[in-house]
Amino acid sequence: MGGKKERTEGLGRALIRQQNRKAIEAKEKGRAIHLQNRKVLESYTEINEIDAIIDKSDEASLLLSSGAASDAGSSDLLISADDAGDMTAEERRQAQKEEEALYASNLKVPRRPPWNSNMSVEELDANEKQAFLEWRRKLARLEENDMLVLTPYEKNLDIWRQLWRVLERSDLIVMVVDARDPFFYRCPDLEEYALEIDEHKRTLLLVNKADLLPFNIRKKWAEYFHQHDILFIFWSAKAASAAIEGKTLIQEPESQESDLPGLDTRIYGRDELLTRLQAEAESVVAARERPSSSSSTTSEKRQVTVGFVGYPNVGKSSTINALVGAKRTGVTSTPGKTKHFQTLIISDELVLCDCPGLVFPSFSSSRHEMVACGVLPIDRMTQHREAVQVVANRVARCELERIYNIRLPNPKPYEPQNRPPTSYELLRAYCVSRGHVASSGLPDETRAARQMLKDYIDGKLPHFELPPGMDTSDTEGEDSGSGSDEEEEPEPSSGSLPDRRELEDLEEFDSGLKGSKVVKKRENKKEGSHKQHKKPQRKKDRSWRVGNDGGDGMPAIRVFQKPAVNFAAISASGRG
Ligand SMILES: Nc1nc2c(ncn2[C@@H]2O[C@H](COP(=O)(O)OP(=O)(O)OP(=O)(O)O)[C@@H](O)[C@H]2O)c(=O)[nH]1
Repeated sequence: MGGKKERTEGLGRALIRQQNRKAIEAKEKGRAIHLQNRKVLESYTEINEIDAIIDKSDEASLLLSSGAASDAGSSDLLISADDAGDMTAEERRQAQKEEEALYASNLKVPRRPPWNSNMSVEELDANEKQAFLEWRRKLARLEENDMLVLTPYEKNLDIWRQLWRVLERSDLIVMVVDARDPFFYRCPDLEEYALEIDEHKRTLLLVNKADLLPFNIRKKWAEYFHQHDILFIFWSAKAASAAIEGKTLIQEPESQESDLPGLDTRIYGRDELLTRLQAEAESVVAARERPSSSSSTTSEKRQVTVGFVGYPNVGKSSTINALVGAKRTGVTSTPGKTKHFQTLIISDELVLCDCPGLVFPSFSSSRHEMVACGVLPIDRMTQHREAVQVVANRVARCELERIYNIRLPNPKPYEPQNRPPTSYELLRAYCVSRGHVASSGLPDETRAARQMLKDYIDGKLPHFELPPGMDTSDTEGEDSGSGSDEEEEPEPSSGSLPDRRELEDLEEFDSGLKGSKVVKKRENKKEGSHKQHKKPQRKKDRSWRVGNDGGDGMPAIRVFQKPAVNFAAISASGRG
C-alpha cells in the first residue's frame, strides 16, 4: 500500500513539476515577446509601404507565407492614370468624390483577430501581426487607385494594440474631438468596431475646446448632433482646469434657449462630466446584464470603465488631468506624445482609461490639412505654403490683419474680391512686419509658417466649421460671442503698420532690397531681440512679389472641399 501511495505522490509531484516547468517556459516566452515589444513606442504615420517591408521583413514574410499577397495585383479598384489624365479639374474632383464615397466603407479601423485565453502569447502575436498586415495591404490597394488619396495614418501595430485594449475594457467610449471641426476628428468606424466587440458599448462624442467656439455655432452643432442621434457633450478641458484654480474662462450666455426642447448646449463642468460619464457607463453595464438580471439577486454597483480615444492633440490628456484634478499625463501642443494607455482610478465606481492619439485612415483631408489641424507634427511639415494656405482659407482676412497687425494686399480687380489671401501674401506680410529674414536674405517663410500654424492650432487664429449642409447665412444675425472672456489682444506692431499703398509699392519694387530696409526699420523700432541679418539681399529675386499670376512660382489657390467659413459675416453679426 505504502509503495502505491509513494508512487502516486511521485506521479503527482512529477505532474506539478511539469506544470510549473510549462508555466515558467510560457512566462519566459511571454517575457521574451514582451521585451521584444518593449522598444519605445513610436507613431509611424510617415512610413511608406517599401520602408515597412524593408524594416519589418519578418512581418512581410508572414504576409507572403499566408498567401494573402497573392491577389495584391488585382486591379478591380483601379482608375488608371490614363483615364484620369483626360479629365478636366472639375471632372476629376467629381470623379474623386464618387470614388471616395464608393470606397468609404473600406476605410476601416484594424480589428483585433478573435482570441481566447487558451492561446499562447506567440499565437496571439502572430495572429495580430497577420491581421494587421492584411489591413495595411487593403489600404495599400486603395492607394493604387489614382482617384483616391489616402492621408497618412497610424502604421504602428503596437499603437493599435493599445486602442484594442482600451476598447475591450471600456464600457463607455469617449471619442474626444476638437469643437472647431468635430467631423474631421470623428471616426464612425471606431463606433462600429466598439459595437462589434459588445453590442451594448456606447460611444460619446466629447466636443472639447468648446471655449474656442462662438455660442451660436455651438448651438448649431448641438442641434445637428441631436437631430442625428449622436451622443455628445460640449467640454473645455482648459476651462475646467482654470475652474480648479478658481478662474473663470467661459462666460456662458444667460439664455441658452433653443427651438429643440431639452437640447444640451452647455459646456459641462468637471463634476457634471464625471457624473454624466459614470451614468452613461452604468447604463451600458445595466443593459448588458439585463437578460440575466432575473438570476441576479444583488443590485450592487460595479466599477465602470470609461475609455478616452481620438486623434492626437485633441485634448485627451488635458481632459483626464482636469477630471483627475491634477497633472497625471503630459500635455503639450505636439501631437502624439501619449504612447501607452493609462488607467486612472477615480473612485470605487469609476475608472478612466487614456489611449494614445491615433491618426485614422481617411480620404477626406490633405497632409497639409492634417498639419494645420494639429494631428501631424509641425516638424514634419515639408510644404509650408500649402499648410499655411489652409490657414489663409479658413481664417477671415480681417482677423488675420487684426491679430497679426499686418496689411494684406487686396485682390486684383480681375480676381474674385472675396478670395482668401494666398499663403504667399500672408507669409510675406508676416515676415515683413516681423523682420523674419532667413540666412539666404529672403523672407524666412518657414519660421513664419510654423508660428502661424501654431497660432491656428492653439486657437489664437479663430476658425471653425459649420455642421454639414449649413452655411454662414444660417448663422447671421445671431449672437456669436465665443463665451470665452479671454479677449484676443492684437499682436503689437513691430513698427508702424505699412499702409496698403506702401504694400502695393512693394509689389512693383525689386523688393528683396526694399524689404530689407523695411525689416531693419522694424527691428530697430521694436523687436530688439531679433538677430540682425547682415547677409546681402538678392537684388533680382522675385519671390517677394505679390500676385498669383503664376509668374513668381507661387502655387495657385487650393480649393478645399469644405467651404471656408465666412468670418466677415459672422464678425459683422456681433463677434468680438
Ligand atoms: N483652448 C483649448 N485648448 C486645449 C483644450 N484642451 C487641450 N487643449 C490644448 O490642446 C493641446 C493638446 O492637448 P493634449 O491634452 O496633450 O492632447 P492629447 O489628445 O492628449 O494628445 P496626444 O497625447 O498627442 O494624444 C495642448 O496644447 C492643450 O493645451 C481646451 O479645452 N481648450
